Order: sequence, then structure tokens, then C-alpha cells
Amino acid sequence: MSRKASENVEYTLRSLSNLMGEKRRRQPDSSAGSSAAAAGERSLISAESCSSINSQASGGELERAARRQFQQDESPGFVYVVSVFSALGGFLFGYDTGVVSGALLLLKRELNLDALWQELLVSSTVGAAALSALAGGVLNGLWGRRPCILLSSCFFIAGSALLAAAQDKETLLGGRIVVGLGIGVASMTVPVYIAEVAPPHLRGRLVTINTLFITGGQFFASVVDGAFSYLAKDGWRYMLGLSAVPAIIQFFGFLFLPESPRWLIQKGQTQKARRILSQIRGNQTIDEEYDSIKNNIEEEEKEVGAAGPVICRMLTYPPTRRALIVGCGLQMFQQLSGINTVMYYSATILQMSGVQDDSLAIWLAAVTAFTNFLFTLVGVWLVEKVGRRKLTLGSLTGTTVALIILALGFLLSAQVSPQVTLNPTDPSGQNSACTNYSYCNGCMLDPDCGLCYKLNKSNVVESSCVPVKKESTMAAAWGRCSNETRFKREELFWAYNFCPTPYSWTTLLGLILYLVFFAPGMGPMPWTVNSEIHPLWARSTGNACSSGVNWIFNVLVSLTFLHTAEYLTYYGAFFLYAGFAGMGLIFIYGCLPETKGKKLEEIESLFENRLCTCGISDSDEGRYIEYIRVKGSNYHLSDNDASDVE
Ligand SMILES: O[C@H]1[C@H](O)[C@@H](O)[C@H](O)[C@@H](O)[C@H]1O
Repeated sequence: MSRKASENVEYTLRSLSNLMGEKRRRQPDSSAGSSAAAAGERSLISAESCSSINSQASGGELERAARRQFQQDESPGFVYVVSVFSALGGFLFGYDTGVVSGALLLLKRELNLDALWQELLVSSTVGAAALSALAGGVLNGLWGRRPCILLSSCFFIAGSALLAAAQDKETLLGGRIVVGLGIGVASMTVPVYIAEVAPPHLRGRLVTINTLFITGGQFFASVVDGAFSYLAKDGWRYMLGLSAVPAIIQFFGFLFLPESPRWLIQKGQTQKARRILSQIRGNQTIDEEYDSIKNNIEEEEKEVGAAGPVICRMLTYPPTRRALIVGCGLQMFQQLSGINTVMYYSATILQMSGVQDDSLAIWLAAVTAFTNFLFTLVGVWLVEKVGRRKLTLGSLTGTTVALIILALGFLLSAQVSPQVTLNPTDPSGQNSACTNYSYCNGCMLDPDCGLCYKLNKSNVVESSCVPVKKESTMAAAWGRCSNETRFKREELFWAYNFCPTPYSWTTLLGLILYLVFFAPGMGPMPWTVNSEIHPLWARSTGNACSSGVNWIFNVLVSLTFLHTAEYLTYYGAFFLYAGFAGMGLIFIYGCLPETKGKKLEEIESLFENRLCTCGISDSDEGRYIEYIRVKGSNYHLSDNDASDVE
């Protein structure tokens, strides 16, 4: 039904699908149905509008027409513009965490970076993000969401300028820290901002778009890495500096975009809040929404009081304490299931599994990043269809299975690990530990050693385990594989960090499968759910804590990956992540309630139950709350009183 045709058919229905569901329950046969439906609608829609609707539509058509009308009315383009501009923060988060692996390949050579400096350049950003995400909570509460997004774009611009112009490694470190500060503030502010401006029926989808932008940024970074890796000099400057472009766009965009109306109401700036809410909702009547937000804030303040630091109030008030545990738990399990070992080390993992060529590994890593992006898109589509809880549970179950497949792939490769057949002696007379390994697997796991071998068809022959060169892992310190041109001429192969195996494909399959399952649910849902489960007074602090937890576990898992692999072997590491993912499943099954379609103000009540029953006791799952205005009055239908309609 077009807007024109319904000029005076303004109708409002709260919980449209509740109502329609109720109608369906009450009409066992379809003929009775249409009159019952008509009866239901008559009481709801004013007489003059009703006649126009009824003359055009049967019950089903009416539902569709009403839904179309509702969607036209309630989803003005402006809310998408606002969401996309804020989600540029997610893009930069993904780009800056993703681009560094390729940049390091070039930097290592040009600036002669040792392993410590390489680790510093990667983890300083993640560490700074953890700190600034925590600090972002205070800033969000004090200044509002908009200034925080502007601040994060400034960090991104300054950081990328520093990185692109850096002449030494210290400046590079400074630039990476500044970029990290931007990532932390953006990662906690953007989902909150989008959730606060979005209408309930679109909220999950719009917040999930932020994660789509994160994974899009990671994919774009991997393509940029691949493209600039051919540039012998200064390629890294372009890689690291390019992120200034979206940051500048975001900064100027946000100069013209509004503050979150919820934050404004909380700060008592009610006139401005009303104006902005109406602007975001396409100048429709926003009375009901405005009143509901305002009443809720007042009630919250009465219930919880305003004394003491927010975090203490959150911890002493059971519903917010539970929400905090659920939010932080989700973020912790997201990282403990190993996503960033896959995202940051995919090229290395592929090499470990036997992909020898550097650029092939980089491009295959781009394929994995693309899979992450593509399947986050599936998440955007599914989030409002199946809901947060089912999506997260399904995703984590698949992720656990994929992790087990990855582990089994490495186990299989380890078991068919080629034997070491030659034991050359060190020319310097020193006894190297490398020459003691009898199988390639042991040799590969020792960071000081590599395998030098020949191939007879696809069989490894004449293999020896020898120390790796200190300056470059591309050749051995001595012996047949010490000189690249020589060993290429003599058809020798040098395997550092991997063993030649016919099973590399299981790893690629496992990685892809992992992302296919992880990306639609466990990737975006921790961010989406966190943006919705805290009441307004606790939202900034709650999100700051959960984002902080995300970044802290990100550092822990990604920094320890190579060592974990060294001590537990690769299959051990992936079995460990599978174990964490299994624990996450139990946690989510017991604790994560469904928030789909609920107003932000209604969600607090989901946490009134004892923790770990909230998931199970959720009876509202799948209900779709929508708002339609009845001409002349705001029809108020409580969630449970659809029966009042008839
Ligand atoms: O949700 C995101 C996404 O899944 C990214 O791919 C990952 O790198 C981030 O750590 C995570 O928070």
C-alpha cells in the first residue's frame, strides 16, 4: 500500500506478528478466519481507515500490506546512512588489525626488524585497543557517542599519517599505538551508537553490519597486502597509510550526523533528543518511542539510584551484573575459540600445513578473509530471522566441529611426517639439537631448525634436519640448503615451519569450514548482543568492559599461538581451542537470552532470572515486535494482551 493511498490510513499496531499469531490461533478454518481477522482489525483500526483496508485486502494481504507500510514508515534511509558512517569505524578496526601481517613481510626486510619488534608492532595495537576500549566507557558516558566516534577517526587519521611517514621503527610503534587507541574507542562506541539509533526490528541487522565492515576491512587489507607485496620499496607505507581515507570520510560525515537521542535524553537535553529522534525516524510521530525511552530512564534512575561509580552499581544490581557476565563471557569465548589465530596467522597456518610459496600463502589467506566477510553477510541476513541465541549456538557448534577437523588434519599430517634420513655434522663442530630429530614433525616444531630434502615423485628423500639461518628463515645456516641459488639448482627443498605433506588440503578445508560457521554467529553476535543487553545507564560501562575483555583475550590468544603450537603441537593447539569452544557452547546454552525484536528498554527484564536459566526460560523467542500507529491515538498493546484486541 503506497503512502499516498494510505494518507489517512495511519494505523498503529504494536506487536503486529503477536496479533497476527493470536488471530491465527483463533481461526481454525480459513473462512472463519477472515471474519475473525476483520473483527480483530476493526477494533484496532479506526472505522474510516478500516474500510479502505478491508476493501483491498484479505487477512494475509492486510498483514503483508501493513508490514510493508510499517517498514516504509519505520525504516527511513537516514538510519542506514548513520549506521554506515559509524560502521566505517568497524572497517578501520578490521583494516588496521588485518593489514599488519602483509606490511610486516616488507618491513622486516627494509627496516631489519627482529622477531621482538615484529611482535611489538602487532600486539601494541591490540594492547592499546584494550586500554582505550576500557577508557571509552567513561568518555562515552561523559561526552556522548558522537564525540567518541569523532575522536576515534582523529586517532585513525593521525596514526595512519605517522605510519605512512615513519622513518624508523620507533615512529612505527608510535603510529601503531595511536591506531590501536582509535580501534578500541571505535569498537565499543559504534555498536552502542547504532543500537541506540536503530528501530527495534532492524537493530540486530544494523549492528551486525558493523561486524560485516570489520571483516570487510580485514578482507580489503589482505587484498591490499597481496597487491603491494610486489612493490620492493615502500609498499608498507601505502598499506599502512591507506586507512586515512575512510577515517577522513568518517570524520567529515560525523560532523553532520547526530548524537544518540537516548544519550541526550539521559543528559536532560530532551528538546534536542526529540528533534533528532524524529529526524532519524523520518519525521514520523515518535511520541510513543520518546515517552518509553524517557520513562524508562526515569524508572532506572529510581530503581538503581545514581550514587557511586557505574561499575559498582552494575555489580550490585543483579540484572545488570548478569548482563555483564553474559556480555563479557560472549566476548571471551569469541576470542578463545581462536578466531584471530586464524585471521592473523592464516598465511602461517597454511604454510605450516605445507603450502610452500609465500605469495600463494598470502593470496590463500585473502581467500580465508573473504570467506569470513561473505559469511558475516549471511549473519546480517539471519540475525533478524532466527534470532541471536539460535544463531550463536548454531555457529559455535559448527565452529567446534571445524576446530576438531583442523586439529585432526594436523594430527594426520604429523603422523605421516617424513622421516629424517641423513644426519650431517655441523662444520663448526658444535652439536646442534636439530640433528637429533628423527621425524620432520619434531624438526618443524623447533623454531631453530628446518628440513632440507629432495623429492622423488612426491616422496621425501635424502632429508636432514639442520639449523636455520639467523638472518633469514629462507635458508639453512650451513650445509646443502644454506645457499638459496645452490639448493634451487640442485633441486633441494627447504621447509621451515612446515613439513611436506599430502594433507595440506585438510587444513585449508578446516579453515574455510571454521569461518563458514564462525562468521555468521560467533563473529558478530558478541558485539550485537552487548550493544543491547545493558540498560542505558550501564550501557557505556558494560560495553567498555566487554570490549576490553575481547581485546585482552585477543592479545592473549594471538600472542601465545606460536608458543602454544610449539609446546602442544599444532593439533594440540587446535584441540585446545575446540575445548574452549565447547565450554562456550555450554555457557551460551545456559545464559544467553533472546533479544530479537525487543525494545532496548525491555531487555533488562530478561536478566531478572537467576543467571544460567535466562536462556532456557525465554518464552518470547521469535516474537517480532513492531509498531504501527492507529490514527489519532497511540495504541498500546502489552506484549501479553493480544487478546484485548477483539
Ligand atoms: O567479530 C570480530 C570478527 O570476527 C573479526 O574477524 C575478528 O578479527 C575480531 O577479533 C572479532 O571481534
